[in-house]
Amino acid sequence: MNNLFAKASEAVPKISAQSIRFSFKGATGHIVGNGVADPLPRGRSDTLIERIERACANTSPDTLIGGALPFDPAEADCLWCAEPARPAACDRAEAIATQGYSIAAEPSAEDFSASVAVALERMRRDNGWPGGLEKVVLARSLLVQAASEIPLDALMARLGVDPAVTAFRVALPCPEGRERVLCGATPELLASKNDATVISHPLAGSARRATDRTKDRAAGNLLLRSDKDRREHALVVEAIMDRLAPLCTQLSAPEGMTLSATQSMWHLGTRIEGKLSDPTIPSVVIASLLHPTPAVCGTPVPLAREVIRAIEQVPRGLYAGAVGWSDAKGDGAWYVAIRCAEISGSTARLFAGAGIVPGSDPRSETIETGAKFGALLAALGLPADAALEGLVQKNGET
Ligand SMILES: C=C(O[C@@H]1C=C(C(=O)O)C=C[C@H]1O)C(=O)O
Repeated sequence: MNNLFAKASEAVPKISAQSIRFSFKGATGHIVGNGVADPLPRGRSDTLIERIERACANTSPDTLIGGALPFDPAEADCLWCAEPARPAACDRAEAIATQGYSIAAEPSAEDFSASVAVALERMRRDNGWPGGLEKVVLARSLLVQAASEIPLDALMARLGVDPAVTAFRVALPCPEGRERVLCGATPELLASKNDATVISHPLAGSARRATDRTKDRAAGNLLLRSDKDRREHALVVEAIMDRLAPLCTQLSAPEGMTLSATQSMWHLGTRIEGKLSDPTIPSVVIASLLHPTPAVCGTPVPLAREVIRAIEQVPRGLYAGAVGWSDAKGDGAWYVAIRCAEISGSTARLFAGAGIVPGSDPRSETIETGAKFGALLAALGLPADAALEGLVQKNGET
């Protein structure tokens, strides 16, 4: 992946923050797309190839396509044609002053727990029926109101401190003239493409990390042995293998799942690698064919999407969609849009979800989502455990 990022950021001009259309900073490099143009005409995933071809017809060979695909492929995406730019040197993860903020849980932790119970009951009724609900990923949201404008450069720098994540920001259309971005720190690679090589690294199955080293290791080991989490994970790997197989001449995944860690969460992960039969297929198209995986939606996907629509109160929009970039050869990287927030001025809407399968416990899933907010809350300068209040003791014990 290193050469991918090097290719796209060679000898390019420096830019001002205002013109950043997208930025992705992770262990393998930093890609920035700069532009003043409008987004690609917005549309559903079934018009993606046509819109990209039309937009790229008169652009330079350096042009990047980048941005965000929504959770629901029937909704409009937000993609930009942009010129690659050298990242600004100012990358200090300086403190964010957050006095006088408010955080509203939408829904409340209790209501989220209750909706997990509803999903479990639905799975119990479906049990054994072909096509019945096997897994659904339910999300909750926090509405943060800060006292002053949220500084995006500082937030990006703070999110990027964790080497296990890709910090990202994507500019969103702002009809009322107010800057709007999707900003986060995703640990999950949906699909990268470099020539004929395609890689996906799904994560599913999670545990909150502990500050005490022994307890932390124990939490990781427990996750690795958890039957419920292994089932939750296997459904995701199976779906990605099924969707990549028709595109590939070779495709492989290791037998067992491995433990991945961000600074706040343990996850089960599997690295899938394949050789594409058509190496010209753009990475954004591969991403849209894989999305949504059961890591953010469920199994079977159409039924899980219906259940999500019926249960969740706050529309996901771009959360749990995909974010990334693609160059003129179609090479690029797309990530699952999680651990993120939609930010405008002094307001941020954060989202976090958890996979529910038979055997899930509503309270544990609520704690899991609470812990998943931690990285973004801390980067905003807020208490990382703000969404765990009343669910865990002050010392972090459940
Ligand atoms: C849905 C989210 O995360 C996804 C769900 C996971 C799980 O259920 O264990 C783990 C990683 C992600 O694929 C999220 O962070 O909001």
